[in-house]
Amino acid sequence: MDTSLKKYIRHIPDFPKQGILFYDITTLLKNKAAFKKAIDGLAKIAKGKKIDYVVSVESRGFIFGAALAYKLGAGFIPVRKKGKLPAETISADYALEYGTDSLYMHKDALKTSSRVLIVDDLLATGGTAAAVCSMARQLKSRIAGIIFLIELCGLKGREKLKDYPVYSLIQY
Ligand SMILES: O=P(O)(O)OC[C@H]1O[C@H](OP(=O)(O)OP(=O)(O)O)[C@H](O)[C@@H]1O
Ligand SMILES: Nc1ncnc2[nH]cnc12
Repeated sequence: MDTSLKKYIRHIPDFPKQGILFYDITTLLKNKAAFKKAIDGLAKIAKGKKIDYVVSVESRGFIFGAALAYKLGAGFIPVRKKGKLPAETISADYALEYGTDSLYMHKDALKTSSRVLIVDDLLATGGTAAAVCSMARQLKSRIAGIIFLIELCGLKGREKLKDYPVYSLIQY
């Protein structure tokens, strides 16, 4: 765990709903040394995994996923919310810490047997990442790992993702 990055993450009580403690990464992103350290830390975890594609979820996931794909020399696949992807899609419904929604991926996004790394900013209940895994599996890719900047351990999201290697840089 990289405890030195914790001081850049701001905690906002009761956002977006009463009773949720929100872990705000904007305070980390605006600090050039902290942002670099975060991306370098994630890249170190991913090193040697022979990743063909990084798959990330709109919108905070894109920030880390795109930077990591660039560093790994991998392709980047966006997972988006309803009505955003222009070609034929597959979808998965999911619940997260503060709501429910659906996620979409292009049907031709991943090649069969390609090695995929799923990247997101934060693991809470694991609902979002589990939905991405189910789509990646539908497209017959191989999930080499799931990487998060932040893991909220008390919400046990890891248990929903127990079939895959799960990594996080910062734990609460
Ligand atoms: O583990 P879970 O309980 O599923 O929660 C984690 C997800 O929640 C947040 O996304 P959010 O849906 O708030 O969207 P955003 O990135 O657009 O802010 C976060 O970026 C993760 O994707
Ligand atoms: N507590 C939380 N803080 C920030 N993002 C989240 N996504 C799901 N739960 C969250």
